[in-house]
Amino acid sequence: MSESIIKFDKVVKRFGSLTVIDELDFEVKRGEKVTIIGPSGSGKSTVLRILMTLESISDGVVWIGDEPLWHEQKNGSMVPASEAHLRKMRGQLGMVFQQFNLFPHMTVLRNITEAPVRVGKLSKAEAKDRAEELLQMVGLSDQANKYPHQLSGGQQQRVGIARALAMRPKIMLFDEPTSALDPELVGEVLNVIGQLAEEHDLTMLLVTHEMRFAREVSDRVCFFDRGKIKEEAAPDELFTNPKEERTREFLKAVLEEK
Ligand SMILES: Nc1ncnc2c1ncn2[C@@H]1O[C@H](COP(=O)(O)OP(=O)(O)OP(=O)(O)O)[C@@H](O)[C@H]1O
Repeated sequence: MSESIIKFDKVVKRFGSLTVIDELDFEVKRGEKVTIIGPSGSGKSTVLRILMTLESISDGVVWIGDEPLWHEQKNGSMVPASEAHLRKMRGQLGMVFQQFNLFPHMTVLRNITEAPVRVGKLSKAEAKDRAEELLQMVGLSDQANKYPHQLSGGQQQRVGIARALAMRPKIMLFDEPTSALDPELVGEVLNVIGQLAEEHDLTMLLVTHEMRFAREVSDRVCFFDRGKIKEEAAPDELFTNPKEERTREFLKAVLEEK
């Protein structure tokens, strides 16, 4: 078994008196593609936001490889991470959001080159070469000089994927990347993510409501309920033979919705 690249060790996240993540133990192996499914409010997005350092934790430890994410090890004990540590750790992850979040006043090309030039210290020429390669990969080579509002939602989301990949992350996080799209645009985005999963040894963690896609793309599916993993299994097993009553109810409800 290969080593884990993400590890949640008894992680708790509270918002006031509401416990959103409840002593969660969760591991992802290097190169693994893992999908998180579950009811609204079960904490799925929070897991991704904690990993992207957008949300802090209340208790427990999150590990990225052999380093703690929200802590630093000093003289043998764990202390809260400094901003510099968080920044360094965040560089290993890329995230694609539900609402694209592109910079509206920048062209597609500039959206993709901005972070590699400013944060990654690439030259403008190197960043442009990398952006052009990525635009080709997501099928948008001819849109480089457009602005986000001139693109369809599906195209914007493909730019979002290229932008996240431009920093060469080890781990890609996808937070319901198709849920803001019109149904006819969902396929083009899922195709790009599927291709990425197939052709690269990136570690991928996805939150999605697209059950068929989850089944196709993942090595493992985790069903979340109230801040914990209620059940996890290979997709064929989880979708055809769920063990837990709660998983069965959820799958029945979402599959009937379609
Ligand atoms: N910043 C916040 N302040 C207070 N409560 C929050 C905050 N962010 C999330 N929550 C609450 O935490 C719970 C889990 O939210 P989260 O977005 O992780 O759920 P989810 O499983 O991704 O749901 P969905 O499928 O609807 O996106 C919800 O009850 C939500 O209202």
